[in-house]
Amino acid sequence: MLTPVRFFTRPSKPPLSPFHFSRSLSVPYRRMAGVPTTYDGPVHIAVIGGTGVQSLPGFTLAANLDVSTPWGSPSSPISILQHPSPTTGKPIPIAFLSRHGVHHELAPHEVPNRANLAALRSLGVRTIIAFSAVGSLQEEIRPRDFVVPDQVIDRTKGIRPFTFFEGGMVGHVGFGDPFDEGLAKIVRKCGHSLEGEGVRLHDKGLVICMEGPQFSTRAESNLYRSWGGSVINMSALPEAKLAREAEIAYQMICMATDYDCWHDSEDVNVEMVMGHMKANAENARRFVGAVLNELCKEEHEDQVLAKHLDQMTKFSISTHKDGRSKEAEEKLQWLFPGYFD
Ligand SMILES: CSC[C@H]1O[C@H](OP(=O)(O)O)[C@H](O)[C@@H]1O
Ligand SMILES: Nc1ncnc2[nH]cnc12
Repeated sequence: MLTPVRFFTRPSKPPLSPFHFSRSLSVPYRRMAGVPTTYDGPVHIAVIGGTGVQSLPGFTLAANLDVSTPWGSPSSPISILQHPSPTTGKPIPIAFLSRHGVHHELAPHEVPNRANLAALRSLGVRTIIAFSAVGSLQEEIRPRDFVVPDQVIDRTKGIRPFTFFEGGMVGHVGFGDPFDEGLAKIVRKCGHSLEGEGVRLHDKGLVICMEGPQFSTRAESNLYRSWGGSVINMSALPEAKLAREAEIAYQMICMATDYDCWHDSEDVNVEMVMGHMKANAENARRFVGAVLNELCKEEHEDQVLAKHLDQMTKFSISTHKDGRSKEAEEKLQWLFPGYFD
């Protein structure tokens, strides 16, 4: 078991130095009457909501946390939701984070991915299910279909902070399989159990992660098709890379909302994306409910705790003790308490 995380109230003044952080802060970010702003962790499972998924309705809200990290504040307060275990009935805490902010105010290149991943890990999270609205690059992936991708091609432009390892601490983690295969198996099984009730699921897929915020040109869209791309979004990276560095098992669930601009049908636009997301919200909610039900089972405890990734990052560091920057080490100590003692 992981050590429970304790939360403290944010000091009345902001910290003086950028390295003056308390491990976890929870404060009245947006006070909601009666909703606690602290939670005695740990929380092992998180859901990241993307476009059109700014909250997860139908769950009991246990707390709304404002977590501060060495990489800044996350996209949104982190909601702790209670999910009743289907076997014991005991409530299991789930962390929910809205990638683009509570009102979708953050563009893909503005999402504070490092703060998001660091904040979730500081709560004890070792498993993330991330939602994404995607364009389809293949005829057979129709709008409103779900895809559980297994590969990604990075078409971001290097303008997003993409690693926890910099400034005097070099680390190289493996990323051959960018998503977590163990988690993917569970997600696929749950998706298939809903098929026939309006859900169509594609078991594998290559996500092209582009920079945006503008959509692709037709030439680019056709190029990605020629590479074998299944779907396209602007959010898979660096989210998945940072999750791997943070030793968190990460799987994205994509929902197709359009045929980008390569198809005979109308070119993608925001109204189209939002329309499909809204129309299929109930299926997305049922899908996540089924995945959470499954993850809460005792048989998946090691998977949920990402035991297979435990300590991996510790051994990915190539910088000798004598050559490490104090500041960089301090930040990483926050993320991985005890790793560098
Ligand atoms: C509003 S369309 C483009 C937008 O939709 C996707 O968001 P997310 O992955 O967070 O669901 C895509 O990645 C873009 O950010
Ligand atoms: N066509 C598209 N391109 C990039 N991101 C998207 N998200 C939804 N549709 C998209």
